[in-house]
Amino acid sequence: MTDTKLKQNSFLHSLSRLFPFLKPILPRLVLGLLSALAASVVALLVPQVYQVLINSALHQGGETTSVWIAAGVVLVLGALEALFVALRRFLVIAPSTMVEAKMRTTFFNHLQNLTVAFHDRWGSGQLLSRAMSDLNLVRRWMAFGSIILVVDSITVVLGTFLMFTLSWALGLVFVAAAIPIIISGYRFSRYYREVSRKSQDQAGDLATAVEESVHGIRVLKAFGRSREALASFSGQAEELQATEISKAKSLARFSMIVTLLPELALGTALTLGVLLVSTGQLTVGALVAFFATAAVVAGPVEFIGPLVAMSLSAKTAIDRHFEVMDTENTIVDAEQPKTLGTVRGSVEFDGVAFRYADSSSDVLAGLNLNIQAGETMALVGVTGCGKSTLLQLVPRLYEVTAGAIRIDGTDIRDFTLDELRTLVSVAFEDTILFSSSVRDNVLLGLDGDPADELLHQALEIAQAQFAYALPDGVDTLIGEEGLSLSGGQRQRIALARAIAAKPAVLVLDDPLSALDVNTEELVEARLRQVLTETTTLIVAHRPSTVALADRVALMEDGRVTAVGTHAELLAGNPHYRYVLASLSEEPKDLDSDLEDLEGDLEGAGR
Ligand SMILES: Nc1ncnc2c1ncn2[C@@H]1O[C@H](COP(=O)(O)OP(=O)(O)OP(=O)(O)O)[C@@H](O)[C@H]1O
Repeated sequence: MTDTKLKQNSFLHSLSRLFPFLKPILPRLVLGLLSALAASVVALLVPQVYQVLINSALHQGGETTSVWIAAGVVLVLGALEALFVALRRFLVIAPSTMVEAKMRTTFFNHLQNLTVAFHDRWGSGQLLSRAMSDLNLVRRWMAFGSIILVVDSITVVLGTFLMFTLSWALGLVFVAAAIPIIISGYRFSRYYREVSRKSQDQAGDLATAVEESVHGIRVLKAFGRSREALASFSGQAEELQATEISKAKSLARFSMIVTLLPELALGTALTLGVLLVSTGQLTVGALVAFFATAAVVAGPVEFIGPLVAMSLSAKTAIDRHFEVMDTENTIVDAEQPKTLGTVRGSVEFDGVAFRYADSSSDVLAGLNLNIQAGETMALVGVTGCGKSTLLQLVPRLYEVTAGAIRIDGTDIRDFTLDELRTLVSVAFEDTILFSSSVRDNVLLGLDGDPADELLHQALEIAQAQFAYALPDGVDTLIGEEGLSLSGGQRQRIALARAIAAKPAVLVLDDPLSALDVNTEELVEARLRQVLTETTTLIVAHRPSTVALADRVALMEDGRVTAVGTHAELLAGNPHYRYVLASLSEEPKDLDSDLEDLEGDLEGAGR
């Protein structure tokens, strides 16, 4: 994501994107701006007092009372300036934090809605840096940078005007100095916005690297690869450092110009001013007022570099934020959604094809499969044939690229996503637990009495009663910031989560792979009772999981090539025998297996 050749929007265009968020706080922002402006005008008034004071009192026989009056006025103006600055802060700080929070929540919500395909493409650090540091930057710019930039610009224009009214000749000296400042300011802003984009993207990549290495700390340690990880991280960190240095250098160059040229202008104006006073073309009071005004203007001019830099970084942050916000969610609710009256739970895959966005070939093509309501179908196939991909299409985590999936005859795209995801529940191969309690991990936010009952039932079916023995029982924090659980314990919590949702269709991706044989048997026994009411599609990597199923679907190269009972496939399908042999934990004698099965069936009179 460090592509700095991304389309650059104009500053105003980027700013206009903030408008919907700013609208509610606009009155306070405008008042804040007016307060800042008032503080600045007050500061500019002080030199005018000097002029009156010097011209009326600072000469032989001048009035002493006017000195007291002037001192009093300067004091009042100083107090007023401080008051306006405090008022500006009071008016803008709280509302800008509100905007930041609102933008962050909207961003999070949008991330939740975006497709899994989007999350496959984006590094977590890029999203993290957008949600945290970019929005922080936007807030600081809103509350401070934008207001001071406007006020400083007005102060410079107003101050220059006042300097002209005091002496147009001296004023011209400063205008001459402004021309090279404007030219180098233009060059600076062009360069800086490129480099600030680069640095913010690199910071995002670095955050991804930190996130990945923390996530994979066990692997790095176990393989003794911490040094290599550090070397790779240092490389990325150095790249960011180099970008930051070039940012700082360009700002330093521009700041030097905006500091040096006004100083040169000041020196020239001083010489010229003294000359004008000596020839009687300028009063001493006007000369002092001119320089006092120039001193007031010099502050904002010198501050223009950092302010422009801050504004450009904020612009980049806004652009980065809206790159994500503008990404459309392609998996959405049907315009006229359908609902099922009575849910039975049959599932039909009809000519289903699927291709990942960055892939050049289909993972699934022309896949047909019918699962009857209440049936348990195991999905078996060699690794990489598309089993997990197929499962993810059912709750529409990815969208079929051709064909259709139907539940009770209704295309899953015709349901609202909420309804579909109530009908279908999933347990993935990679168990994801949230940094939350066991209860929250299983119920995912569901609350109340029936929820408690559901929790206990689900934990019992998934043989996850170990949760009650945890330090705080089912309220023990687990996941990233909580207690570490074993792989098998994590899997059982994830299985309990899928069961607690009480779905019509249960989609399980090898949910028992980390369990020992005894626990697996117990879970299977309970699952077999529960699954009679639920349609289940279960990826089986172990023959013992196949045993759970009523029928088995054999997948080859992205399609289902055979469907039947375990015995039928074992008897008639060489590829099934091959796959099953490769799934076995130990070398298996499939022929004797088959004989046993046939014996069982005959014994059962079938
Ligand atoms: N997010 C993704 N983006 C691009 N390609 C992917 C993605 N996920 C999986 N694939 C590819 O799709 C193919 C099928 O993968 P899938 O995980 O569905 O296979 P599988 O049958 O479940 O394998 P396994 O039994 O090893 O879990 C593989 O070639 C894989 O590389």
